[in-house]
Amino acid sequence: MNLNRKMTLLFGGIAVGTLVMLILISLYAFRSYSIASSTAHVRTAAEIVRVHLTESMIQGVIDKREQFLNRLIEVQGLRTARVVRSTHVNEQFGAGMNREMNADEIEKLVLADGQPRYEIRDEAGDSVFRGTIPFAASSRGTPNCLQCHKVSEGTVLGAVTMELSLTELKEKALTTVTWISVTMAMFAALSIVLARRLILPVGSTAQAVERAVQRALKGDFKGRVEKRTDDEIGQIASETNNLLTFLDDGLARISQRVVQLTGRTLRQDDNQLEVAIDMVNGLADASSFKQAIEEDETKAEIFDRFGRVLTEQFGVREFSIYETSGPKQLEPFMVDGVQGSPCRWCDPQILVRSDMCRAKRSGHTVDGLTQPGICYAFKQPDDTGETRRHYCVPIMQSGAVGSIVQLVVRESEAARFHAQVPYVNVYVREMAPVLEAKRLTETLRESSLRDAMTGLNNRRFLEEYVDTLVATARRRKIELAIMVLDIDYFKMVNDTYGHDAGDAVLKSLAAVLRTSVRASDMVIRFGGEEFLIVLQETEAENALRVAENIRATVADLKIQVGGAVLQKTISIGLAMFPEDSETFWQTVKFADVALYRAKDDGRNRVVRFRSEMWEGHADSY
Ligand SMILES: Nc1nc2c(ncn2[C@@H]2O[C@H](COP(=O)(O)OP(=O)(O)OP(=O)(O)O)[C@@H](O)[C@H]2O)c(=O)[nH]1
Repeated sequence: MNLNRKMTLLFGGIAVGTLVMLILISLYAFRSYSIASSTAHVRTAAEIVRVHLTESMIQGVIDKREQFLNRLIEVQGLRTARVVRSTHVNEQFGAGMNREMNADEIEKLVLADGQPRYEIRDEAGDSVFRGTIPFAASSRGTPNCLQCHKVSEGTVLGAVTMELSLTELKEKALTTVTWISVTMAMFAALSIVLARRLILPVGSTAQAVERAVQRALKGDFKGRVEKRTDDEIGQIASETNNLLTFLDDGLARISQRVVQLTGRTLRQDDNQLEVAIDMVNGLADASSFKQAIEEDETKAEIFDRFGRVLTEQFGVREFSIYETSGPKQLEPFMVDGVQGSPCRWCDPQILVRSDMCRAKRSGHTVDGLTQPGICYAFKQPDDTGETRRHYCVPIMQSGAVGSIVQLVVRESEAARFHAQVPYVNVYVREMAPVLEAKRLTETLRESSLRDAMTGLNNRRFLEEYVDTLVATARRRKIELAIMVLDIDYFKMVNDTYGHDAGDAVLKSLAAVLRTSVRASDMVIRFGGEEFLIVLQETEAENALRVAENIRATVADLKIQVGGAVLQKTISIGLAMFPEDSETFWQTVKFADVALYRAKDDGRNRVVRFRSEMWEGHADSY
């Protein structure tokens, strides 16, 4: 029920209640007044009758008393009047007129106890007031009762009964009450009309504010409240409008910014506020994600975290992350959340002909959600049941496509997921520079651990890797063979053919070393023209054979330098870990000692470390 209705009902209720009370009080007052005035009237008339009867007795004209009563009726406006006699009077003066002898019930009571009786009764539509007043014998005044009556003081001699019609009085009372009621009703109606006029702006402003708030709750702050008055109600309307304008402008500015950031387009029927909150939340989540991945160490950790976001936040469990691994190659880095899984959602041909991948070829997003069939390379496996749709986003790195994120959803969920796509894009956008930074860091780190000229790992790499190497060897209880080798008379090459020729010799030697050992073995440029080889899981005897093989291969190697062909030999020192020493670096030292022995013994040879080489000579190393 609105305010206007409530006010009308309240005022109406008060008015009707007041009116009813007024009528009741008026009627009661009129009744009391009627009874009081009629009683006084009857008492006065009774006293006149008593005086007249007393005087008539004294003057001996008591027989004329009937005429007197008739005249009294005319003069006093009485309806009836009659006198009844008590037995005392009858006994002294004999029976009176018939009418005076037949007392009714009320008159008998009055004659018996000397108390007056009054009553009001309805008689054929007429309201009649009846009073029966006793005449008690009194010695007061002259003449008085006891002059004729032989009775004692106070004896009831008779009673007079008179009736008055109250109809006229009643009609006047009703007319008066009616006028009062009509006046009151008009006054009340006027009050209600005025109150409604006063309340109307309050009610309609409240309704307008409610409507505007309802629209605001749906994210629409364009509702306005009409200002109807200049008082506090008008003030409420103005302030509400100011607030709505402020919120509308604020929301528009926020929406504009977040729309720019998310790339999400707003629809007319969207709840603008909820969408804005949604977008801000999405951006905040993406920002937290970015902070987290910045602290991740490797690209694998980043993609792993992104995979969890896809699953937990966007409900996408089927997806691929591809990486470019060559000019025309792609490599599936993660498929459906598992790293290293084979390609599942695309034709495997894209792995060797990456241009088949539309996202890789174009460098643009490929929206298979709204355009199914846009990419011929997308295919779903036979075991997946419901048809799938895809959405592929290329991640640009150093101006080219570095990775591709492929999201796969069921056809029935494509529309729902399409609304989420802007947020996925925000994540991808946040991830791209971090991936780029990680790639650069990894490249830098890679280069700091690698010798640029020969492409072999350097001494720093060995220093970083040695703990893992030793721990693995101890755990697997395997032996490591350590060879330190050096080109014989290398200085002569530089001196005779120049530094470039020396470099060429070093590169050729590095290539021979790399191909002479297993992939799991380590070839390191240890410094200058000195190299170090770690053979894993190799006993001393086999290691010696490998070393001898390397020595012989190098000795046979013909290196083309400018117009000349060079042939160089190498010397190799071999020591075994942990056979020769419990510490890795000590074993390296022992291999170095053996190398020196090989040089001393005439070069172009392999020397296995023996403990006596160290004893007594430790100081010279
Ligand atoms: N061209 C070139 N020369 C290098 C490089 N690193 C070290 N050298 C040279 O390698 C030579 C090493 O000479 P030495 O250590 O005296 O020994 P050697 O001439 O090989 O004789 P022995 O080792 O005793 O057989 C020095 O002349 C260094 O300048 C490099 O990267 N390129």
